[in-house]
Amino acid sequence: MKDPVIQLRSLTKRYGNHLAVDNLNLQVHKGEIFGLLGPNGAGKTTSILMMLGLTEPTSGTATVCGYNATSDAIKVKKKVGYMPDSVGFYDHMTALDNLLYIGRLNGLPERQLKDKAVRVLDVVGLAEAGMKKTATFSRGMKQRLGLADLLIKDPEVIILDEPTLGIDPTGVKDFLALIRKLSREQGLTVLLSSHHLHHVQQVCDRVGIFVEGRVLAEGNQASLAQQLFGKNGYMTSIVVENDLPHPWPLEAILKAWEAIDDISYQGNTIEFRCSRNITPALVRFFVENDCNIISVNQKNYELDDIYQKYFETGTSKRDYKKTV
Ligand SMILES: Nc1ncnc2c1ncn2[C@@H]1O[C@H](COP(=O)(O)OP(=O)(O)OP(=O)(O)O)[C@@H](O)[C@H]1O
Repeated sequence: MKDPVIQLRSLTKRYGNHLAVDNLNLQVHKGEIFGLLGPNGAGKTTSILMMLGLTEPTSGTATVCGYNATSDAIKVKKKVGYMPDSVGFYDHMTALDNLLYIGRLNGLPERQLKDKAVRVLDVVGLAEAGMKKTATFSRGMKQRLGLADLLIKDPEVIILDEPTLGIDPTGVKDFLALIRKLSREQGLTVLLSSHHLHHVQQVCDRVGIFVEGRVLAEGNQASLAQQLFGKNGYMTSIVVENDLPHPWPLEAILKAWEAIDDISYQGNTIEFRCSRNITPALVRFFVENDCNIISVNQKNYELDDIYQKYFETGTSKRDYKKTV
């Protein structure tokens, strides 16, 4: 596989006694959309600033497009488009003029500039609004214009800090669809941070769960569930025709199955926590033992469950270490 576009090795940032980013290791490959998902204060912005050479790591390295972000910050800046969590424009100017201004600041040749700006406005869905003053723009439109500011520089990588903050739900959906389209059609590598798991879930190929300066787990949804829920990663719930007696004679047989970690039952419902997906074998067992099944439900852990477990309940990395 080719070298990663973003490579973080033991990246660490300390503010006084506070460890904002703790030994972060991460690779993002060309064309990938990677989401840093974590609550406020997890260290997302600090990590991004280190990738851009805007703050120096205490230790470790961030390499972007083959350049060290600290010692070669200017080269990195040429390759990367960065959108901070709040984007500002000259409100009295039109969207097109704002974009032309950014293009000039970045040294784009004047003769190509106008055509390019018009094209980029079209790409981000602002063709109609190009001649409107940005004072009239919604937050969603401003984010699109922010994206246009990045695209006019033809970046290889775009880094977006909380890009969906404050946008209405339809705006979020459209914005994320645009990111995905850009990534797929232009091979853009995207790193975005968010504390909105639903937003991240919609668009990212891979996600890193970031808590208290550390990535607890990374991967696609299925592999995250496996990493975070470990051996209790699969749950099957079976409802049978008749209530089960207590004790239930078949329980002892099932308990001996090596893939079953836990069995609980009440009334006519039995729940199995398993180390792998054994739903078909369970169904066969019930049929062979003359238990009429009414329904079978296999629960797959989703980012929702992950979020609830690690963010909403305030579980920290220390508790995480105990559970795996
Ligand atoms: N310049 C600074 N000086 C001291 N502490 C800082 C500084 N910048 C960030 N921090 C602290 O480092 C930690 C990580 O902050 P960071 O902004 O990176 O988190 P975040 O995940 O981006 O959260 P948010 O979404 O709230 O910005 C926080 O505890 C924050 O208070």
